Amino acid sequence: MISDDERGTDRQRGTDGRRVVLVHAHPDDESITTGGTIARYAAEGAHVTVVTCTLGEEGEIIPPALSELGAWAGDQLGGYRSAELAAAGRALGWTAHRYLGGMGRWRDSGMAGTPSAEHPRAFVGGDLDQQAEQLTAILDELRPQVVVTYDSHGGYGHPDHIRAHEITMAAAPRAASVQRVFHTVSSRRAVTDGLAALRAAGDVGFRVPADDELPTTPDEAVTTVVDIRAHRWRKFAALAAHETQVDVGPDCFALSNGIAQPVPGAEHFVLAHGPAEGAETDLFGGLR
Ligand SMILES: CC(=O)N[C@H]1[C@@H](O[C@@H]2[C@H](O)[C@H](O)[C@@H](O)[C@H](O)[C@H]2O)O[C@H](CO)[C@@H](O)[C@@H]1O
Ligand SMILES: [Zn+2]
Repeated sequence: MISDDERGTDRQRGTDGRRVVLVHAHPDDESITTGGTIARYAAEGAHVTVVTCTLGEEGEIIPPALSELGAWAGDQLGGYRSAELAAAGRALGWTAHRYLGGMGRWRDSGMAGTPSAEHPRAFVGGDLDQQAEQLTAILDELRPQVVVTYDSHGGYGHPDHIRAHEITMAAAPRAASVQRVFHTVSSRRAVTDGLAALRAAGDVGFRVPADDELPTTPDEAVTTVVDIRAHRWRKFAALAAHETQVDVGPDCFALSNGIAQPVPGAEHFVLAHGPAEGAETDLFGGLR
């Protein structure tokens, strides 16, 4: 329920009473998976907050000139990526940003099986309940009706993504304002169609993968399709802001692995908690 008082307070703040919090693991995930949705709801007047759980300290680095920032060298990548994240926020127009536990509290754990998971501040090594309480405090402060995170596999299995899912699913029930929780997913049909278009376009500067190389969700499991076509340009600007992690190509992007990923005109979600009626094309649809 979005009460009149809440709407009134939000109107004073310049937003329309709708409030969403999106919980992501690393700087870049917010733009890659939900950049269009962030841009759309922010442009429409909703209060949009992104929570980022780590600074992405263990990331690879695409531009050779920046390689000495890496964890294996100067170990300055986290700070640099926080600036990339701020630039992405300006491109998408979100209302607010929070780092879980404060900036630098939790460190990027690295890909599964890497030693960086043993770092004393590694996100996956932290106390899950403490991290969930940190997120609950943010939710109690911001009072969103809607929360977004990854599915139980973290989208593609990254340990930090899985932990972000776990703490969000633990925190959301503790926050009285939350009516819906969604998982961001990649639509199998949208990815397949996007890859076919990239193959037809010829050389896009990256390797175009086979359909089954990218993690996707069967479309019969998708509950919510958010049209982001009018805001897709903002998503590309935000992706470009994450220059250490993302290369933007013609109608696509690639991470440091050089594998082309399409950018569909919609972003897709699975409703994990809350009323389904009205949620088909709008995260807030049907909520009073
Ligand atoms: C999108 C995402 O979650 N990126 C993570 C990921 O980065 C990938 C990782 O370095 C992998 O080895 C590369 O092949 C791939 O191209 C990268 O996107 O893991 C990083 C380390 O935890 C993390 O910093 C990055 O944000
Ligand atoms: Zn990530």
